[in-house]
Amino acid sequence: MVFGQVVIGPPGSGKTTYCNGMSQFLNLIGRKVAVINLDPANDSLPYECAINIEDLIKLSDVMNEHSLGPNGGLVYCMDYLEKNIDWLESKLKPLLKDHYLLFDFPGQVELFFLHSNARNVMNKLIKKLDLRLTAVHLIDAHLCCDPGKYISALLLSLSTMLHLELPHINVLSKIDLIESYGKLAFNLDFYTDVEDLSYLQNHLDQDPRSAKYRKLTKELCNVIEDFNLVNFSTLDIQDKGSVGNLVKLIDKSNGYIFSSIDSSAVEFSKISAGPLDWDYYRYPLFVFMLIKLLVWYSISDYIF
Ligand SMILES: Nc1nc2c(ncn2[C@@H]2O[C@H](COP(=O)(O)OP(=O)(O)OP(=O)(O)O)[C@@H](O)[C@H]2O)c(=O)[nH]1
Repeated sequence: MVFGQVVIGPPGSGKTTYCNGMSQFLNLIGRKVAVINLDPANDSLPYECAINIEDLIKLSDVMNEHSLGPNGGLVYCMDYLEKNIDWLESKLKPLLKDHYLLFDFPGQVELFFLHSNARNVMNKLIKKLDLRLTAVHLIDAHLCCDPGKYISALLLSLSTMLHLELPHINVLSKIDLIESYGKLAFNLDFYTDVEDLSYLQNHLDQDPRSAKYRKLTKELCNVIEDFNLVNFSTLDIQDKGSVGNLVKLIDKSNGYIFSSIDSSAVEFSKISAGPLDWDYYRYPLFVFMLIKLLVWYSISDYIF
């Protein structure tokens, strides 16, 4: 069984930075990671990618040949990828033995709640190659600063979850920057837990510009609450603790945590009901501290 993540989210939400940071973290805890770039508009990649869609199709070529803009071009590229899924399959096969997979997707959100190409690509790979994938949906945390934008983010997250039908984790990315956008109207928990949106409506009602849309906003909030599916984790990609917590959640959602245990029902239930908090990065951290100590002792011989 092969495990991995499908990394999606609006433009600039931090997908490429996430793939880079996440692959480094996973390497640190002993996993062999392959990053697969499926964004044909990703010019400069900060990570070393195992497979690059640019080897199959280039966005600039598509735009020139078919007189398409960047959005139409990307839909074309996804369509082309679906038709040439054998190419991706053959590139993935050598990695399946021992790699954890990170798929870096384009930021055009309509690919994930409207068009079916990207979903079909993932579904075909899941079925043919027996993959266990979790969708990690990044949403820039600054959207919490504006009630209207936050409701849009909730709707986007909900429609993406319903469209992709994968184990799914929504993440408020760049959480380290949230205070720089001003004071939030409510505690951060309010935005992550998505429990009672009526407070948000009251807050919106104070804005004369949104009075016209009061009824629409209320109905949209009702839809989100009725489904009761959306909540958020938070992430600061530069903070190991934050990345570690997210890894635990993802491992629980796609079943990675079960992969190394014997198939005893008792063991399965113990882990699935247990807390998320288990020793992921303590071991590498311990080795790191030990190395630091040894280096310090060898240097101190010279100094003193
Ligand atoms: N402070 C902070 N900045 C971040 C974080 N994650 C990403 N960024 C920054 O956000 C910007 C956009 O990140 P990208 O990784 O290019 O975003 P993307 O979603 O891949 O963008 P597109 O490829 O355009 O869809 C970059 O300047 C990153 O350095 C984070 O956790 N904290």
